[in-house]
Amino acid sequence: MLLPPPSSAVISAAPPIARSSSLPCHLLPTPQYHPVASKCLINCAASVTTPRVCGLKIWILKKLRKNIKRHGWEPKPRMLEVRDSLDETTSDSQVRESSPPSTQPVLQTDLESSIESSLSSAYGNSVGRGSSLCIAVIGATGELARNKVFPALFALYYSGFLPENVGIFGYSRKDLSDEDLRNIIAATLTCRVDHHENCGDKMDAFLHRTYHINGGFNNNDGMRKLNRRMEQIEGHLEANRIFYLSVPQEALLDVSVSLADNSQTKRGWNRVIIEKPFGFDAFSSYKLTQSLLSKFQETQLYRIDHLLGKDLIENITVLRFSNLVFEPLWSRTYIKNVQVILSEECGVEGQGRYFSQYGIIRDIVHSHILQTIALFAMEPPVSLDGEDIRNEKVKVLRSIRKLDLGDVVLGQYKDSTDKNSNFMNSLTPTFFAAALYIDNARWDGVPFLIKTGVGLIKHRVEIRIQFRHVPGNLYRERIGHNIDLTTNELILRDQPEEAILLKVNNKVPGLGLQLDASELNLLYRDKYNVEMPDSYEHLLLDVIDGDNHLFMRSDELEAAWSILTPILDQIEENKVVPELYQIGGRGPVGAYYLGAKHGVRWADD
Ligand SMILES: NC(=O)C1=CN([C@@H]2O[C@H](COP(=O)(O)OP(=O)(O)OC[C@H]3O[C@@H](n4cnc5c(N)ncnc54)[C@H](OP(=O)(O)O)[C@@H]3O)[C@@H](O)[C@H]2O)C=CC1
Ligand SMILES: O=C1O[C@H](COP(=O)(O)O)[C@@H](O)[C@H](O)[C@H]1O
Repeated sequence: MLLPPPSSAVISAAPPIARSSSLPCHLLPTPQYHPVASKCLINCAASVTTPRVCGLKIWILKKLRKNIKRHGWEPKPRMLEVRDSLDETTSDSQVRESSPPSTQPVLQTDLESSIESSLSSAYGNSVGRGSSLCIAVIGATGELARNKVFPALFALYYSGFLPENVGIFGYSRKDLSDEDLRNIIAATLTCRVDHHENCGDKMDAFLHRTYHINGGFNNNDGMRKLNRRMEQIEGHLEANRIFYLSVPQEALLDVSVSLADNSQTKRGWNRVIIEKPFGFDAFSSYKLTQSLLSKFQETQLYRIDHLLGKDLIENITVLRFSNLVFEPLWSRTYIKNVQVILSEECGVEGQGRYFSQYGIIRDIVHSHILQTIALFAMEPPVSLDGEDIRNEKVKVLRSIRKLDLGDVVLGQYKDSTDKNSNFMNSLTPTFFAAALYIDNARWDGVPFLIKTGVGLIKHRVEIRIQFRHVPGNLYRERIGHNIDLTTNELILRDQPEEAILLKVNNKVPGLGLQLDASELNLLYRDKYNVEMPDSYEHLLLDVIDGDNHLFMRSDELEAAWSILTPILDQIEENKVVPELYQIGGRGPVGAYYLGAKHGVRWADD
C-alpha cells in the first residue's frame, strides 16, 4: 500500500512535550537516584516519574547462582576466573578455571607515576589473587560512554560484580590526562539508593582504577599504547579484556581492526562489544561482519542492544519455560495474535545525526523488535546456553515471511519547535507498524503486529498476547456483544511500569451470574522493593560472564536484514511518504487500519 501524502490528521490533541536537554532520553542518567534526573523529568514527562523498581535481588541471586555454577566464585568482592574457552581467544596459553594464584604485577620502569600510585593502592592486598580484567571503552568522551557505559561499569563495581583487580580504560583522540577523564565521568556516576553504603569511597576506588588513553589519530598506534598500559595493570597475571566500541559507525572498522592487531591479550580471553546499528542494510552489514570475522572469532563478538537487557526480555523465556501454565498454550492453537509495542514520548532530538540517517526501522525494529519476536516465538532450546538459544532464535528469524508493503505503516512526527531534527525535511520514519507472519508449524497464520514510534502520547514497552475465544463458550449469553472484551490476554510490560498482567473472566460477586473481565496483576513496584539496574549493567555483566544469548550472532543479524532490506528498498524506491502525526499524539491512523486488516484491535494507549 502506498501511503497517502502527508496529512495533518491528528488523533489526539495532547500538548507538546516540553524538552530542554539535547541528550536523547535514554542517555540521560538513570532517574530517581541522580540529581540530574530532573532533566529527564522534563524530557520524558510521565515515563520517568514512575518509580522504577523491580527484581534486583532476584537478578543478583540469579547472577550469583549462575556465576557460582559457571565459575565457582562468589561475587562480593569477586575475583574473576577464566572459563576454558576453546574458540574465543587468541591465547596461546589457554587460561583454565581455578588457576593457581598468580604473581604480583610487574611494573615497568617507564610507568607514569599516576598509574604506579593508583596500582599499588588499587591492588592493595589482592595482588596475585586471580586473573585481571581490563575493560576499555573506546570512544570514552562520547555521549553513550559518559552517560551509560561508565555509570553501568561503576554500578557493577559498586555492587561487587567486577573483580578486585579490574582496570577501566577510556580511549579517545582527545589529549586528556587520567584525572581529566575521571572528572568527566565522575559527573555521571551514581550509587544505588537501596544499598548506598560507602558510596563515596567506592566511587573514589573506581575512579582510581580508571585511566585515559589518548589514542591520537592513528588507531594502530593508539591501540598499541592501550595494550602497553593494560599490560602494566596485568603484570604477569592471567588477563582478560573487554573492548566496548562506543564509536561512530564510520570509525568502527578502523578501530576494531586496529585493536584486533594490537591490543588483544594472549593470556586470556578478549571480547568486543559492538554498538548498534549493525550496518545500514544487508549488504553493508555483510561486509562489516566479514571484516570483523576476518579478525575475531564469532564468540568474541557481542552486538549490544541495550533494550534487550530489560527484565521484560528475560521474562519472556522465564515465564514460558518455568511455568507449566503457559508453554502448552504457546502456539497457533491458542494464541490469536501477538502485539509488540515500543512507543516513546521523547522525540529524537540529540540523536539527530544518527537517527536522520537510519530511521526507526533500522534503529528499533531490526534489533530490538525482531529479537523480541525471536525469543518469544522460538522452540524450547536444548539448554540456556547462549548458542542453544541463538540456534533457536535464528530459525524463527529465517521463518518470518517476506514483508508486504501493504502491511506496513510509516509515520513521521511533526513538531515545529524541534529545530534540530533534520529528518523533518526527509522521508525518515519516526513511526513504524507492520504485520509479520512466521511461516512455521507453531505460528502459521498468527499475526505478530508490531508498533514502534517516538514522539507519541505515552512511553509504552510491552508484549501483548491475545488468546483465542473459548470454543462453545457456555457463558456466551452473559458476555455481551463485544466478545473481544472477554479475550484472555497476557501482557508483559516494561513501561510505563514493570508488570505481568493476565486478563481473565470471573464472576462478579453477589447474586446472579454476571461476568467481569479482570486482571491478575503482578506489579513489580508492589512485589519487589528494590532498585532497577540499568540494562547496560545487565548486558555488561553478561559479557563478563560470556553469556551471549541476548547478543545477535552473525547469522541472526543476516536473517534480520533479510527481513527488512527488501521492504527498506521498496520504501526507498517508491519514495513512500510517511504519514504525519502530531507530536504527543497516538501516531498515524494507518496503524489502526492495519490492525483491522489483520483482525487485531490495538490495545488502548
Ligand atoms: N548516542 C545514542 O543515542 C546511541 C548511540 N549508539 C551508537 O553508539 C556509538 C557511540 O555513540 P555516541 O557516544 O553517541 O557518539 P559520540 O559521537 O558522542 O562519541 C563518539 C566517540 O567516539 C570517538 N571517536 C570518533 N571517531 C573516532 C575514531 N576514528 N577513532 C577513535 N575514536 C573515535 C570520539 O572520540 P574523540 O573524543 O576522539 O572525538 C567520541 O569519544 C555509535 O556507534 C552509535 O551508533 C547506539 C544507540 C544509541
Ligand atoms: O537504543 C535505543 O533506545 C532508546 C530507548 O532507550 P530507553 O532505555 O530509554 O528505553 C531509543 O530512544 C533510541 O532511539 C534507540 O537507539
